[in-house]
Amino acid sequence: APPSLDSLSTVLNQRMLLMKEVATWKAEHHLPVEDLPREQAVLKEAREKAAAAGLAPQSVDPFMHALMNAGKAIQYRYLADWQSSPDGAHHAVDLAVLRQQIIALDSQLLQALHQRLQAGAFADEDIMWLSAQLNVPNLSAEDKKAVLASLRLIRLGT
Ligand SMILES: O=C(O)C(=O)C[C@]1(C(=O)O)C=C[C@@H](O)C=C1
Repeated sequence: APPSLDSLSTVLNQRMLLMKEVATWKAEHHLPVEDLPREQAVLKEAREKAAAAGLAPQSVDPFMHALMNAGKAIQYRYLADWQSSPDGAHHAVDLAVLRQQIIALDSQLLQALHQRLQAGAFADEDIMWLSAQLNVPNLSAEDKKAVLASLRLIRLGT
């Protein structure tokens, strides 16, 4: 796969892997998984980073929503698993630190997307290749599909 597609898959997996850490913090602090004000902030930041990277800012909205929906679903599945068998005394990473990491990964994602789109639109093989690379625990096939479908809506800026 071309380098931009490689980094796209790596960074997507890293973002989704962080959801286990986010869920650990939330379980320890009795916080709900969904945080809508935070989602607005992530989206706003993503539009700004998209514009700076040379993408059409609003065109990343469905992708960011799909990523956050996948992120919530992954967290809910961990919490459900830990109800029946607790994960042990694993110390939670501070949510503020995790959120900085998420924002940094989003920036990398948008840059890799810009690089990839400069070479042309996603082909079916690219999507199939990415689908095989995305392999984090608790990511459902449906959520993976939604993330991949939303990639095709992202456009270069003018
Ligand atoms: O920051 C959080 O609290 C997260 O759970 C991560 C995240 C995201 O994917 O960026 C996912 C769900 C929340 O509703 C908000 C943001």
